[in-house]
Amino acid sequence: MSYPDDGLALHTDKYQINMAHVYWKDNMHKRKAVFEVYFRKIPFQNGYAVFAGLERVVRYLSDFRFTDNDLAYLREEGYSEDYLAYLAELTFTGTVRSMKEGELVFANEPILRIEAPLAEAQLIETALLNIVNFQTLIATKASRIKQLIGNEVSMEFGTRRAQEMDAAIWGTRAAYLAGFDATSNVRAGKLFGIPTAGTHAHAMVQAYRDEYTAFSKYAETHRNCVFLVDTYDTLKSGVPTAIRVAKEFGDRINFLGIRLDSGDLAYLSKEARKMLDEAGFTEAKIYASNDLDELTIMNLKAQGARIDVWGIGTKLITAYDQPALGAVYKLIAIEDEHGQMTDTIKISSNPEKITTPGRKKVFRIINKGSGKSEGDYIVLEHENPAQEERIKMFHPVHTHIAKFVTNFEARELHHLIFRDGELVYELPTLREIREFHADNLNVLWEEYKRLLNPAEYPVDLSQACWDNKMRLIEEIRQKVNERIES
Ligand SMILES: Nc1ncnc2c1ncn2[C@@H]1O[C@H](COP(=O)(O)OP(=O)(O)OP(=O)(O)O)[C@@H](O)[C@H]1O
Ligand SMILES: O=P(O)(O)OC[C@H]1O[C@H](OP(=O)(O)OP(=O)(O)O)[C@H](O)[C@@H]1O
Ligand SMILES: O=C(O)c1cccnc1
Repeated sequence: MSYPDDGLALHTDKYQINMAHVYWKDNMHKRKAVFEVYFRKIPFQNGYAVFAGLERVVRYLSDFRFTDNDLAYLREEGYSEDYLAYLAELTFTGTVRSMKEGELVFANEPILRIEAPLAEAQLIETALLNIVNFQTLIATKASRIKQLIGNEVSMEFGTRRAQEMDAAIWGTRAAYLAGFDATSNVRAGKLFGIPTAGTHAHAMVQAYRDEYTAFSKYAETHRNCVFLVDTYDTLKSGVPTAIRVAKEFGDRINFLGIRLDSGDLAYLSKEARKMLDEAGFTEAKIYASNDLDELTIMNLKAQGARIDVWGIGTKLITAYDQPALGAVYKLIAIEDEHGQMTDTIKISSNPEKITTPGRKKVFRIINKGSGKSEGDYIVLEHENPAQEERIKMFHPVHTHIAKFVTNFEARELHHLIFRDGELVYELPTLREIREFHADNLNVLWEEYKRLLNPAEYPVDLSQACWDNKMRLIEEIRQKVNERIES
């Protein structure tokens, strides 16, 4: 590599740098632009998604600048000296509102809102989406799996199969904030304070050639012991040997249990449970791993598997059944040549892809009687449903589906993160985020949390927001028609 990788500003698509170049040349670059991040479909056919990524977004925006090496590289790519001189001075000077990490988020609602000089807002799009798309995807997958696991222990084991190192690290953080209990990744433990845990691999048994020696040597070195019992024959050799070593070492070790990693995990766990209980190790836990995901876990539970600790790797960290979340970054308002903000819209032949113009806020409407959410309510910036007695919530496509809500608490989901480039938000600890996520799940009715065919959670527009959208669609239609006629 000819240039050191000493900054993240170039972690963007080339077209962003080219568009910023156009804006700068045309003296448009400082016009205030408002972009929103949202996705159109909840992943895994889940009933909700879990927002993650804000901490890294904050770090990225705080450090945003083009290094000398970045500029030297861009010079080599043919960008002009005067444009490079402009880029050299750039830092992020915008205002950001965002949901908190761990927040439950639904399709088509703004997760983050960026108001910044047009060129800056454009340059940061790619990195923001890269961060939010991946971390939100993994947090959602983890929360979904955790719904099934309940109070049993879940461990994130995916590093070896993750899409490279960054994904392993930020993915395990996402899994932890969404309810996982521990990770096998030691660096994630150091960086984020996630509890680390682990057993041992088949290699250790193979290295000593027999299970008895391997387990004994492990027990001589480590007080906390979980023995992997499936290297040769789980029930004939692995489990009896684990019991023998546990008995021999007695109080000198803390025999936590055994791990199953192949074969019929339902049958083997039931048999192993009997053997451990008969030997007096009723407190010993049965760990299981091997390509687990929510489907296999649900099946294993239905078969009465006696598994206490679930080790989940590949299918979680790679979001195996849906490897991408389609969050987008859309321009919703821009300053015109007279300094006035004008709402913008993108019209598509696919109605779901028509953007909702204008600066918006999102409220969770919580019924004070039940403590449960009635849905989310998207309003224009100037509106405040918290001051209203009664609101009308209607489906944004099938508008006849409507309800009036009274006796509610309107909880605003956006928080101010940066004001004019200054970080004004105190990042919560990871544990606080995890608790916040668990509390959020409590306000959701069970119908939205079930794994299979969850009910569709209402995400509605206020009347003013809806009217504004319709007005803009009409305006654009008229303009297009006038152009066709002329
Ligand atoms: N009782 C069960 N019901 C449903 N799925 C199970 C059950 N037991 C295991 N599985 C899952 O079936 C898949 C394949 O298991 P299998 O027994 O083929 O392991 P394996 O891949 O042969 O083991 P190895 O790791 O030695 O290759 C895994 O995803 C595992 O989690
Ligand atoms: O199955 P996962 O959900 O990804 O969980 C992590 C897997 O990693 C280890 O396997 P290893 O890399 O040794 O491969 P193998 O057990 O499949 O042979 C471990 O024994 C688990 O099976
Ligand atoms: O500690 C374990 O058992 C472990 C860690 C990573 C992957 N598979 C298993």
